[in-house]
Amino acid sequence: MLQLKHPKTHQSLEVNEFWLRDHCRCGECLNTETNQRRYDLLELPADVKASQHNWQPSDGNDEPQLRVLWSDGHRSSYAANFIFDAQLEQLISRRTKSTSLTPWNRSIVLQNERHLRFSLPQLMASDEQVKSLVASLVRYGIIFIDDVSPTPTMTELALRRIFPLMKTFFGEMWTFSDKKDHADTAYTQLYLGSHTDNTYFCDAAGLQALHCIEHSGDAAGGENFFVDGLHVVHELRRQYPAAYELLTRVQVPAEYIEPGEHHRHTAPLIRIDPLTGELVQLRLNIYDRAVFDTLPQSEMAEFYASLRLLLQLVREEEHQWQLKLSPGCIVLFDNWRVLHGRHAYTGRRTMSGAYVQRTDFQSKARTLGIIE
Ligand SMILES: C[N+](C)(C)CCCC[C@H](N)C(=O)O
Ligand SMILES: O=C(O)CCC(=O)C(=O)O
Repeated sequence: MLQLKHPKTHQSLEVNEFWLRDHCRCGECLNTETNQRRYDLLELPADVKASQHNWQPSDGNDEPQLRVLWSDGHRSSYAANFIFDAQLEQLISRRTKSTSLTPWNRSIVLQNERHLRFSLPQLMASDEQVKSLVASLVRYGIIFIDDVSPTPTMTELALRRIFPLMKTFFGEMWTFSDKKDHADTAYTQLYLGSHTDNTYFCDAAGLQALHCIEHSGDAAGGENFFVDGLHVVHELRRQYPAAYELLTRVQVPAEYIEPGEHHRHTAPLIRIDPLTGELVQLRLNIYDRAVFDTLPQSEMAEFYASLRLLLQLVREEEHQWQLKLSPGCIVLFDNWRVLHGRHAYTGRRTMSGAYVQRTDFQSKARTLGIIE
């Protein structure tokens, strides 16, 4: 280990010498055009040591540089803040601060509704509006784009203004009604309780967009409702810590089966960031669950009791934000956080929408400086 003291802040730090060598920023070790390391890690001597090291005032900016002569003769130079910022404590601090999320129940989200509404003409004209939309999507997990002509084409144009679309066997853009194009309740007029989509994919869509482009004939029902899974998971952790812990651990299989498709994925319903303890993904769809065979029968009672507590919290009246999507308005929500559902309906109801990959959502937010 190498004992270091930041020459300006006087903060002390012990670093593993192999780690430090593995983070050499010189042109021989790092391809600065591709941000890729150039060397084979096994080529670094496992017992590499810093033969000499000292702090140098850096030419140009006022950030001091750590100069190291390694035992194999290699020379490295590191900006002080690069070393001190690339530590676990700083990562946890940045992660818990940077993505300041606003968990919501109905009254909180209604108080903030002005931050959730965007207009397509303004989005098309202003990159700042796009940045505000992405920032609200990160903070609240749901936004609306108004003034969109109720067609699949304009829905696609609106969405592609912000994100690339995720192609699945449902399509890249999809349009659905009560025509049974796929073996799923969404393609009926039936009620759908609060859920997240794609629990049967190893990588569930990060975002989901829905645009009700038509609801006519003897139209009734079909209202949507949304629940903030982040708030619900916080409530579960606060009120029922044992149930919360169980649901972050127990593996729950989900599957989707139709001719030519058989998707299955098994994971906990609640996925937590191991570094911050914060929610990464709520994976909750009671309909798409496969045969549940990942626990011994002796543990089933505790699992179902925990799942029921979670579902009861989801169903709490104050957590439900119910609204009728009208033609012209796209709802876009975080499918790893916000649960959505639909009341049964009559009449001709056509929905258009798309998924966005989680990594594309995060990449956009990161390039806009919204998340780390
Ligand atoms: C959105 N769209 C109608 C295309 C597909 C719906 C898939 C529904 C599936 N039960 C799930 O929850 O993933
Ligand atoms: O029809 C709707 O409004 C929503 C359908 C749904 O929940 C889904 O496709 O996942």
